[in-house]
Amino acid sequence: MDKLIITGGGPLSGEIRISGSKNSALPILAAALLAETPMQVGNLPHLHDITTMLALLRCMGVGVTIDERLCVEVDNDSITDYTAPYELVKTMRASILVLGPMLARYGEANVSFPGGCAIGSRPVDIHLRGLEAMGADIEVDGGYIRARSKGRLKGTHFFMDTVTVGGTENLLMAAVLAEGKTVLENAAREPEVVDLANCLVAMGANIEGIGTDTLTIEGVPGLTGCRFDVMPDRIETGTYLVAAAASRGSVKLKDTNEKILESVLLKLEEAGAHISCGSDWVALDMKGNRPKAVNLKTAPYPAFPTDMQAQFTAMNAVSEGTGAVTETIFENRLIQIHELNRMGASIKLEGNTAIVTGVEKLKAAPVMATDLRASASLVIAGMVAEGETMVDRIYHIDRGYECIEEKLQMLGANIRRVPG
Ligand SMILES: CC(=O)N[C@H]1[C@@H](OP(=O)(O)OP(=O)(O)OC[C@H]2O[C@@H](n3ccc(=O)[nH]c3=O)[C@H](O)[C@@H]2O)O[C@H](CO)[C@@H](O)[C@@H]1O
Ligand SMILES: C=C(OP(=O)(O)O)C(=O)O
Repeated sequence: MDKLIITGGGPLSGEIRISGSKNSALPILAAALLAETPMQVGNLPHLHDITTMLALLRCMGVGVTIDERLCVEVDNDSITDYTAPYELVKTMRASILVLGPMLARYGEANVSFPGGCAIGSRPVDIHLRGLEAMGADIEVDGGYIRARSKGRLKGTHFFMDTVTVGGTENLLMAAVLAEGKTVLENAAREPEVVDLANCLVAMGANIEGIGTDTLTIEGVPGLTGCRFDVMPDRIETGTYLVAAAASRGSVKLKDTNEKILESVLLKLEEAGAHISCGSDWVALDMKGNRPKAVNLKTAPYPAFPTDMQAQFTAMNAVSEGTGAVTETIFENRLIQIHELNRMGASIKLEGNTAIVTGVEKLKAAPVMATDLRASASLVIAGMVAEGETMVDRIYHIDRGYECIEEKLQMLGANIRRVPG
């Protein structure tokens, strides 16, 4: 298993490019299953999760061609199998996103039940209830969700009792081909849901209320492929900004957009960062100062994203003062604090809140990555710790950060990958 070796050092500084969004690319690749003609998806990040989604499409018989600029052409003319097998789904929960499109287009889908993972139980009950409300027959058999529809799905009025990103995406992709009108209430408003909706509209879908919590979809009989470039990765952007803040540095991130990061930028300003932005860049400068610890609480967009919580916890660990970090989305997503404490952090857990009292310096230690964003927090901690930190099980980080060690090296970090 590969490991990252990080020697803590000075402030990060320099310029890097932000990649396309993982969490936007995954549903958009699934949406390609809805198109009657080939679809081209551009600005894809080079990540394990994208490779997994392409492998999933291929294993169903979908034609996938990748050009040298990582634009993928998806042609589902030759689809032979409506099954998303356990071997692929177990490595990436977002595989569940093929359920809605397959059922809507082909009237049949067999998707392995994704199950729980390190950050929580992550049920898919809302996805399934929404599809049932559209007339699908669903049974769980042998660990698989087996969904069938006689003819087209039917439009419905469906209230999601929890705000769910994946649930909204799955039901939206099913509704665009359903017969009649679907109203999805209490829908997720995350920028990645908006990106998917805009892509579906470009394919010929009829969706109103994009970016609000009520999506109204008038189903159409067919969709065509189009060329669509996925949005920049707001979590990758936020992660590098937090890494720079924790290290008292100054960075400029290109090919990204501050408009999708409002709650994160506000917290960074509260921590003492100077933020400046242009049409396609965001910069942060700590002017050499130590960050101040911030309080935060995760919640659905536009509030503070759960996917940025672990990185801020690492920053608070070396900040001035005490910050309370409350996780409200996933029940086990403060898992990284035990590893941070092994590096000399002072973090106490009170229910779903981590009380983080900043220390002047962390101390290097061998640590274990447990999930994607927890891994990012350990890398940030390693960069501001005294000595050499080894982060093990970094396959988690390769799910979501393109060329992380190269990008951090460009910002002056002392980080290298050792194959294991
Ligand atoms: C690939 C992708 O885009 N992943 C993101 C997506 O995950 P994902 O789409 O899996 O997360 P959800 O928004 O669905 O989960 C939000 C909450 O709803 C609950 N829930 C969800 C579905 C359901 O049927 N029943 C139910 O109870 C979950 O357990 C969780 O407590 O949104 C999360 C919340 O912003 C992010 O952390 C993930 O990075
Ligand atoms: C939790 C995440 O991803 P996934 O939903 O794919 O596990 C994430 O991107 O932080």
